[in-house]
Amino acid sequence: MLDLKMLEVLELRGTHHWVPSAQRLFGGQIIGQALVAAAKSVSDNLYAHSLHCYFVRPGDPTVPVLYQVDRTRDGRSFTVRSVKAIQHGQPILICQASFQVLQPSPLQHQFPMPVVPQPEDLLTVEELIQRYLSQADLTESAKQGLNKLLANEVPIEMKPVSPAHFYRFASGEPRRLFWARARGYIGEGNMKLHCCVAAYVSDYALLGTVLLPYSKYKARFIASLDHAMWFHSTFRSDEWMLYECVSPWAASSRGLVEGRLWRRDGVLAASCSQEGVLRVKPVTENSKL
Ligand SMILES: CC(C)(COP(=O)(O)OP(=O)(O)OC[C@H]1O[C@@H](n2cnc3c(N)ncnc32)[C@H](O)[C@@H]1OP(=O)(O)O)[C@@H](O)C(=O)NCCC(=O)NCCSC(=O)CCCC(=O)O
Repeated sequence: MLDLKMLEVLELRGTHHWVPSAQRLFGGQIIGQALVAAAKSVSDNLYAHSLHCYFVRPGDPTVPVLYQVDRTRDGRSFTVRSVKAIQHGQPILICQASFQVLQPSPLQHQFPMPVVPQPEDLLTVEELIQRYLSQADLTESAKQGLNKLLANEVPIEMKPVSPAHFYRFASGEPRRLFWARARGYIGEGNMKLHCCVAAYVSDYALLGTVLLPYSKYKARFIASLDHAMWFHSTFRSDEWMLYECVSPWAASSRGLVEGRLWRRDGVLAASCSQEGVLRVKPVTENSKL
């Protein structure tokens, strides 16, 4: 999914594998591929430490995306790349990514990881949906919604910490916790690839956190406007990581979300922030799916 075809040294092409039901490209795919394009233009001793992106147009799933990389600066410690993701001759995403050589320091701190059940003690999204589907009192539209979710072959495996909250069965605080990992085996590989996969994963289920206090409303239009991410530590994106998503603010048809990806040994691996546009309508049926 993140394997881009190199057309020129600074021009790469990405294709799509999983497309959300909204029929616009998944933001995480575009960010992940933009980071791959940037990373291919820096030397192996440099590690991605941050990226800042704006989603300026919806991605069209019927054509590939062209990534154009600009070598903004090659410094002694830090190297910056600007990437434009282009479709139909126009940018759909603009992204700056910064890389650093390893520079250890005695300044080291982080928040503690939230205390939650281990992934082995929780059910996957697919197992949960199967369980809900076996309930006798399910409405036809709820069944359809669940089957649609089941058919949604997202390349991320997830285990929600509080499933009822995750699926918005009732209003709750705008905070979501779930274990996530890329499907399949990636291996030790290089850290650049794990950062690109984490960038992909980080956009999934993040913006929906804004909706958690509002079970009486459902999304009519939801799209991420920007996404920033910081990589703090080495990690394996194909091993379980705890994703903590919190929304500190929403108003003016926009919502802000902050995400933290924790290694299961408690090390903070990455943080991200995203603002999105959310236009809602009241839920009219019994089903909230
Ligand atoms: C953000 C926008 C839409 C902004 O463009 P814009 O021309 O300013 O668009 P817009 O005016 O906001 O229209 C969008 C839509 O909102 C409607 N609208 C606009 N104003 C109102 C209103 N007052 N009341 C009710 N509806 C309103 C418009 O009619 C548009 O609806 P439509 O698309 O026509 O059905 C654009 O820049 C864009 O599409 N950027 C790309 C965003 C993107 O694709 N992000 C990545 C994918 S989203 C993602 O990956 C997160 C997943 C979320 C999740 O499911 O968890």
